[in-house]
Amino acid sequence: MDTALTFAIPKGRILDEALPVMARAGIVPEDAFHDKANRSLTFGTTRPDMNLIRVRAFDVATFVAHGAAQAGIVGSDVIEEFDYSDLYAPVDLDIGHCRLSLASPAGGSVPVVGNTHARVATKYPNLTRRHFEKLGVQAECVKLNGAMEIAPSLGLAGQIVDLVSSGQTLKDNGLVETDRIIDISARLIVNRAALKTDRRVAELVEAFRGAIAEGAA
Ligand SMILES: Nc1ncnc2c1ncn2[C@@H]1O[C@H](COP(=O)(O)OP(=O)(O)OP(=O)(O)O)[C@@H](O)[C@H]1O
Ligand SMILES: O=P(O)(O)OC[C@H]1O[C@H](OP(=O)(O)OP(=O)(O)O)[C@H](O)[C@@H]1O
Repeated sequence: MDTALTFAIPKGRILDEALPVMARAGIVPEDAFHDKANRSLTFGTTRPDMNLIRVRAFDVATFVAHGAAQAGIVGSDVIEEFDYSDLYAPVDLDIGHCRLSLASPAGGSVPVVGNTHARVATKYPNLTRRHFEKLGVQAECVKLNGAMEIAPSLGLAGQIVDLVSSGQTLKDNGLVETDRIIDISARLIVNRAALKTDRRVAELVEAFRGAIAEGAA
């Protein structure tokens, strides 16, 4: 029998939306996966040849890019931030919709066009620098892993780049969206080498394509 495939999924908010899509693609976690008291990070599935690992969103891309997992689900924000050449994202799962935006304090002075430098708090330094480069501005990024929204009021940075969905978090923290950088949704990702060498990975891609078509029908 072939060695087991490892499928990586993020612990965070995409998970609830991802499980029905995965089920339509034939991946159903074992019962222990839903037991909150279970501290295991690896779970079996109803497929004897597939295990799930539940890791942080950014780490899903790292596991798959290095071939430690052959496939997974992650937001396109993470894919674009890392830009790993070994990752292929063949299926848009039409879940986890949000956007990456620039925001600054409401009522504050709008960053002046012609400025050559900006200090920005973000979890996405690469996407932030790329965005500002297009505007001819050098971005100095302060890397945070969450709660970016409090950085401007504490003087850590003048602006933030963060995920926005309803806009409520920005509003509740006195910020306004000043630019929309990218639209985001969750994707199926696969390791390119595994796709070439293991037919089960190609079959998985087709199963997810079918699951999306079925969900849209
Ligand atoms: N407000 C949102 N609405 C919709 N999708 C979102 C939203 N925030 C994040 N996402 C998507 O969910 C993914 C995981 O986000 P989530 O906030 O669960 O991770 P996190 O808990 O911040 O990350 P980590 O796992 O590193 O702690 C993001 O990469 C993005 O694609
Ligand atoms: O526009 P909204 O609907 O308010 O959503 C935006 C918020 O959602 C995400 O955070 P999350 O709730 O995942 O918490 P986190 O700070 O732990 O990432 C994101 O980082 C924003 O803070």
